[in-house]
Amino acid sequence: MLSNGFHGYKEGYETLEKIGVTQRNRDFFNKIFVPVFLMVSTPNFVMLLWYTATKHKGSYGNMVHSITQASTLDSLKELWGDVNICSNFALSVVFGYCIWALLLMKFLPGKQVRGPITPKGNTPVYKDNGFSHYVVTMTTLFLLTVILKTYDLSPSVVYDNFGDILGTLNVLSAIFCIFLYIKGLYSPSSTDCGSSGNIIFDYYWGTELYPRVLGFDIKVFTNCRFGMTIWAVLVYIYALKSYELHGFVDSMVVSAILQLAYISKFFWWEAGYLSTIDIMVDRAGYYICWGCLVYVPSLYASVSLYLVNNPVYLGWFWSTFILACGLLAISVNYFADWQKQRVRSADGDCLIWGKKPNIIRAKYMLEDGQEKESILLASGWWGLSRHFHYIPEILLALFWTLPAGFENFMPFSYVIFLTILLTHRSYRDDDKCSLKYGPFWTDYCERVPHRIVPYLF
Ligand SMILES: NC(=O)C1=CN([C@@H]2O[C@H](COP(=O)(O)OP(=O)(O)OC[C@H]3O[C@@H](n4cnc5c(N)ncnc54)[C@H](OP(=O)(O)O)[C@@H]3O)[C@@H](O)[C@H]2O)C=CC1
Ligand SMILES: CC(C)CCC[C@@H](C)[C@H]1CC[C@H]2C3=CC=C4C[C@@H](O)CC[C@]4(C)[C@H]3CC[C@]12C
Repeated sequence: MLSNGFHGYKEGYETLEKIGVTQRNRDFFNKIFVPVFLMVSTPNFVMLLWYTATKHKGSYGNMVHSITQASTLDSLKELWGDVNICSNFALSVVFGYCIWALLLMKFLPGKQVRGPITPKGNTPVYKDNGFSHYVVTMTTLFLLTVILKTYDLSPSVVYDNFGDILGTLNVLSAIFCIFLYIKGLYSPSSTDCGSSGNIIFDYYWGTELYPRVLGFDIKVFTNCRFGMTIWAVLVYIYALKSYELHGFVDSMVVSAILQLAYISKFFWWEAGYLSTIDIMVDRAGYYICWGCLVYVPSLYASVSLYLVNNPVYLGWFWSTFILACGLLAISVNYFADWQKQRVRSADGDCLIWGKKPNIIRAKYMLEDGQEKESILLASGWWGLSRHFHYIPEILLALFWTLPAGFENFMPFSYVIFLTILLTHRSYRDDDKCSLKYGPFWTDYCERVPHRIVPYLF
């Protein structure tokens, strides 16, 4: 039919051909080039971060100078060669923590929460015990520090062996993603699964939306109970190491307080996280699972890692000022997430910033044709721009980075990554919502025309 329509018109035929070529190029770029690039670069990048912070005092310049003296192979050897992958200590730490987190996940009480309905019409159910998991873990870590001290030992041994632990995590997580890939193809936990027909993309993106193993939800484990908790544990351990090396260093304390406050807020709101694109859209593959198992512990905690060998003294004024700005940013981010949840749980019958909310009752359809309705909030923080909450998220990351000062670029790696990630995410989320809500999303975009920065972008 198409070719009939276009055969007589050379121009039209060429256009179709061009569209086909463009599509193939785009598919190659998105489904092969980007995944391969990320899967080759990110494991090396996390090792480089650790190597730069611990062996080159956090200077990318020194690190680059050192590794460019040798051939690429020798540089890779220098990067990976010093670490003892799967050492007994690293294996005990990694598996020991996994067993701990799984036991807490199973036995800590929590009420059942229902996740958002999936495109295939499934409604995953979770146990909401993330906050208690976090409190129990951090309290136990603190008690362990006190007990170990009586034997002249310290949890900061994790910092001393972090190269081995990171190398081990890198390898084990990549193997775990192979397991997830195969499981999704041959033994999926729900109908939200399938293959794209491209093995590279399937490994990178995943083959299942909500995999469960022995009753454990994999994404809740990797994203929340592993990635986010290990981030907090590392911030604590790096602060402890800094204290052992230099005594009280205010920049380390300010940065650690802000990161721990943010992570505590995350666990307080964990049930809300289950309605974000990480859980609703992203499958359990390299991107999310390897990302949360390796990338988060490495990059997200990197400011504290940097500060261990680069103590900065801020003084009371800057410490208080940065702390206050950071806490304000956390509150704005939290209340933006809260407003969205509140208006939905109250079915629009609530006050937002003291007024009746401006809402859109948006209809959408599941894959089986069932019609559903949801609420889009167009006032409060969600009336300023469509992703206003990303601004305090980025500012907060900047506030916990500023204590590291401007001597080196390395501590700014996370905030730069986050700005790119969130800008890209705002496009992904708009595409997802536009596809889901069609004209209702267009209506929202007309009411709230700016994507992230009001009046600018
Ligand atoms: N540090 C980090 O690496 C990152 C942190 N974050 C943080 O995580 C939190 C969650 O962010 P994110 O995952 O991006 O998700 P959002 O909180 O932006 O949620 C996106 C979803 O919310 C719904 N939604 C969108 N607009 C509206 C609206 N106006 N009213 C009601 N519902 C709406 C849509 O889902 P539906 O289908 O339900 O309508 C949309 O897919 C934020 O605090 C963010 O800052 C996010 C990414 C990375
Ligand atoms: C190529 C990959 C290595 C990139 C991996 C990226 C992922 C690790 C991150 C992508 C989205 C991130 C997150 C989203 C939302 C979150 C809620 C927030 O309150 C806390 C952080 C986080 C869980 C965050 C964690 C890392 C990502 C999953």
